[in-house]
Amino acid sequence: MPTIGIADTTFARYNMGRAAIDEIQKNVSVKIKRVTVPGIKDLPVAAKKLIEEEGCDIVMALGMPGAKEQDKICAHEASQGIIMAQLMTNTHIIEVFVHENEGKDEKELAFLMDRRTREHALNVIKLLFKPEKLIREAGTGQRQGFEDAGPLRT
Ligand SMILES: Cc1nc2c(=O)[nH]c(=O)nc-2n(C[C@H](O)[C@H](O)[C@H](O)CO)c1C
Repeated sequence: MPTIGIADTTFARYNMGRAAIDEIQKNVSVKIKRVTVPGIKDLPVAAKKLIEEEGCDIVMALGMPGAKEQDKICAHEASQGIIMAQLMTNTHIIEVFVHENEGKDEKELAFLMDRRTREHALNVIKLLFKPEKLIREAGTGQRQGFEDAGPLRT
């Protein structure tokens, strides 16, 4: 049975790990290993350890960059770390970041954090079990959270 790793943060203002696990368990039977770290810059090594030490086949790295300028720099650094961890382990780490200022208010932010997490959880399931479904969605302008952009009208 495959193992999905879930890494999330205490900095985030919504329990993204819980939403991811709920969505995964609604759809497939897998083993889940979860770790929670303080912030997004701690996600790369957390994900790498889930892969190398806990045997995870794929990991979701869930986090919320804050609204300040230093948070955006922090998010860029965290993303670079996550990409490096993917290359070092040859394993997908699906980064799910929701920037605090993407929602117009707290209600919309909570909605977005829940929905983006769940939609990426479904992507993780497709990557693991049904990669041909992603091929069918190629070029369709999928977005996780708000509405899909859709394909270009030509
Ligand atoms: C400036 C900053 N911004 C964020 C953020 O926007 N989102 C987040 O999850 N964490 C942030 N952190 C904390 C770092 O990611 C990290 O947890 C600490 O530097 C400890 O390693 C920091 C330090």
